[in-house]
Amino acid sequence: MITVEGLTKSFGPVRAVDGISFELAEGEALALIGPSGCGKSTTLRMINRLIEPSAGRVLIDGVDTTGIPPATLRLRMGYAIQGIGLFPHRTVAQNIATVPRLLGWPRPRIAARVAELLELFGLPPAIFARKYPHELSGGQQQRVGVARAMAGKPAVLLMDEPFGALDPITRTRLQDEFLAIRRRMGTTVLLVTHDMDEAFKLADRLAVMERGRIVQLDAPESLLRRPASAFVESLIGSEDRGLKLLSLAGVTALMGPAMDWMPIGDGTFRKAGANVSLAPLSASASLREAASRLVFAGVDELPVIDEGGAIVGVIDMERIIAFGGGSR
Ligand SMILES: Nc1ncnc2c1ncn2[C@@H]1O[C@H](COP(=O)(O)OP(=O)(O)OP(=O)(O)O)[C@@H](O)[C@H]1O
Repeated sequence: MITVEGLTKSFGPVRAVDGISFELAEGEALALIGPSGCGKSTTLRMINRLIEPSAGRVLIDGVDTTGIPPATLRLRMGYAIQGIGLFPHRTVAQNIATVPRLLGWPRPRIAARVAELLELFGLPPAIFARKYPHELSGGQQQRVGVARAMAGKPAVLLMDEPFGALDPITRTRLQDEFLAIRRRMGTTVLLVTHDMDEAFKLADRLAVMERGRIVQLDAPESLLRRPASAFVESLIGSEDRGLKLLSLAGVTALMGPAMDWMPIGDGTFRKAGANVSLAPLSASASLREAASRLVFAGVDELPVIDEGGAIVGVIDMERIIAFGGGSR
């Protein structure tokens, strides 16, 4: 567990971070989100002591990090930043092995860890382990940067806009991969991002910052349903708030029993009495995808199927609209 207590940083007359406190539970992902200059990066850098705080403290599992030498501390905290400087004259494998080597892991354990991470990030070791950073695409370099930050099994992974400078498709793919890896490894993450959608997707809770302070710290759904101020509301984006809410929940949480849908045999399904057959929704779809499909198909109900193709329920507009109920 990471505990941040009253963390403050002044640069001359500017109070960049003003008494921030929060707790990060083991395995949790928290996003710091807010406009440019609100103090996100400074907060992150005080946690691994790239910047010394003016006041306040950080504890790892109850131990004050002030007593730990910064270099030792940084070995326990992975750090991934946008456009991360990979070591240009070291191979991908050597880059990823940096922290495990400094931690003195035995060679076979390092090799196994490097291979594991390369596989997880979709970079087959046989092809990528010996490549140099300049031989990689931007997206591959970002993957290696995040893999390197995770290599030493850090107590917390600090990420500052790690998927920032990527095209939207690569960015989405990397976010999906990262989410799956994080869930599998149980990594504790503190993420800085400008991008509300990224924060909603990757984090369990969001800390909204305004002028050096946290103005709301909540789970995505609470933030969307009950923004604490007009500032938070504007940051969320009031016009597509309902759609963001729908993207947080899966269809299986809301679907009803499939009474009268029949498979046609070509992968589509037909409702009794209807004359059109429709492609089903996957059980992994979000309510947002469900709403989009319903609108696009011009129908008010669609069947939901599991991975094996069997019907597990139906989703309809009425249920989707009810999910938004209670929000204003
Ligand atoms: N080394 C420094 N010297 C003086 N002022 C600084 C320094 N670093 C940051 N600041 C100021 O502190 C404030 C917070 O900066 P910080 O980089 O933490 O913001 P941020 O929320 O991460 O912004 P961005 O999203 O643009 O990266 C800003 O007003 C910035 O100008």
